[in-house]
Amino acid sequence: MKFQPKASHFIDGAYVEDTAGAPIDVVYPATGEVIARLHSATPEIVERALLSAKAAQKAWAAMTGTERGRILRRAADIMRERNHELSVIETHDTGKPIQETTVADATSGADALEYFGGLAGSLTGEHIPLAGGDFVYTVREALGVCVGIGAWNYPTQIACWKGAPALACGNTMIFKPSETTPLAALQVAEILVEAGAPNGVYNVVQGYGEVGAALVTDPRVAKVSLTGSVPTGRKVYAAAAVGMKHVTMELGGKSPLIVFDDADLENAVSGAILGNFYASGQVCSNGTRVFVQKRIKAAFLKRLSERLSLAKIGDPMDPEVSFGPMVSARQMEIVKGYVARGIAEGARLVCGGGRLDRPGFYLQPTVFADVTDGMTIAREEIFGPVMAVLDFATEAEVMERANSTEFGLAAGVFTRDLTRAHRVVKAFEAGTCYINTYNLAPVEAPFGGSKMSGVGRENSKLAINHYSELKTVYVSMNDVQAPY
Ligand SMILES: NC(=O)c1ccc[n+]([C@@H]2O[C@H](COP(=O)([O-])OP(=O)(O)OC[C@H]3O[C@@H](n4cnc5c(N)ncnc54)[C@H](O)[C@@H]3O)[C@@H](O)[C@H]2O)c1
Ligand SMILES: C[N+](C)(C)CCCC=O
Repeated sequence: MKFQPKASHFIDGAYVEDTAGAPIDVVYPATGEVIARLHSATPEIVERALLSAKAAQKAWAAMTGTERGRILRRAADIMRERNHELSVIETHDTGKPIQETTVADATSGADALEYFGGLAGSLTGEHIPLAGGDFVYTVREALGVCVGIGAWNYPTQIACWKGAPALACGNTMIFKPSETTPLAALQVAEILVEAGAPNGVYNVVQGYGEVGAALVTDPRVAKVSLTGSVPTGRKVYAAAAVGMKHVTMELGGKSPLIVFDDADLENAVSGAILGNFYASGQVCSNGTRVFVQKRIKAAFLKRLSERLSLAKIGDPMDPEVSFGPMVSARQMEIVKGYVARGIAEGARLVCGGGRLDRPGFYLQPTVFADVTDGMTIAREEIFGPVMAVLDFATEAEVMERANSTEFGLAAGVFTRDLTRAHRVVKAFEAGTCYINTYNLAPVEAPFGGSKMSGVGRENSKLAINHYSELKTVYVSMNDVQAPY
């Protein structure tokens, strides 16, 4: 098979196989063809990964941050050199167009490795002076073995966004990719070893939910970082709480994107396209509830339809193609179900709505207008190329409606009135906000959600706090005063 890796798992610096594990077929979403067959980790494989990660951790943490950082930065360089090869794998794993994967996946992973590699040498505690010459100093320490669990929409990026800060702080990692897209993380593990990471520092085990659950509940694991849906997040967070483990939860969303009538229309349409149709709409932070002020609604919908007609849908390996298939037949069926609900509940289908008559899991970019807040397509995360356009009249009204959701991942506003933009952003109940753009996630900026969309942040200096803890050391410079 065309993309068959050497083996399913990567443990202790080498590929490892155990065909006793349940099969995982990797399907190329553009054709439905099986391109690799892997196996879910057996309990023996999980145990090997845990033993290896545990054994490697102390020595890895004992290296200087500068030494660890050098390895991460070398890995970043290798990823950039191999960007094309890695992008081809990402496209076959996910179905995302090569035009997208070339600029958004291995490159984003390399950014994380480079950024956290750069920070690794400067991780410190602090000195706190106290009365009488006493003082406290704090020591920043690694947590131990960290588990990363990935979703299927950004397999390379997620493997690096979790691995890079974990390793920079002196932790080791066991990463379990989504069973839908298991290929990319193996490349990340190989590259880290090539860059000089000692065996056992970054391991990959494949598997379904139960493999993730076995890792989360193991007492040797100090931290769990999940990217996935809210229902999975609830389970993983609860299981981690039993062992009082650290967690990062990057979960789903139903984010609002508000377009005021003074907005630059062309930019607002571009933002709405980026926030709904990139990766065929399979992006956690997508602004899928697009609130458009009534006066410009007709113009917005007209221009949006014109622009969507320019999308080039087709073979994701064609560099001209800008819109590819959904990741799986299952996800396509889920999204088709939402389209049918939208129609049944009275939303107006402006464009799209159908499956393309070709092999693979292709749905048209779909826009609904006249959507109201109670409709299913305005309340639930669809995770596909379906935009819901809702009308609004006033700022006060739209803010109330925008925040009226259990989710709080992202939110955006388009307006030329910057005073209003900052007022709106202050009122948003969301972790990641945008003014006059959408869905950018540079490594220097914290990324993550509020409310049901998550706990903690990825990227930026803040991620260091989520992968390390401080030891407090009180130093007395005086005699000890005891009462008797
Ligand atoms: N906030 C973010 O950064 C972000 C990024 C990408 C995707 N997502 C979200 O991910 C979802 C789509 O991805 P998905 O369908 O792969 O999500 P999912 O929740 O079905 O699965 C996510 C991962 O969790 C594993 N898993 C399932 N049950 C588990 C359990 N009991 N214990 C441990 N692990 C378990 C799966 O095998 C998979 O690797 C969407 O809701 C999307 O919004 C969020
Ligand atoms: C970089 N993006 C496009 C904001 C995606 C982050 C991960 C969400 O699915």
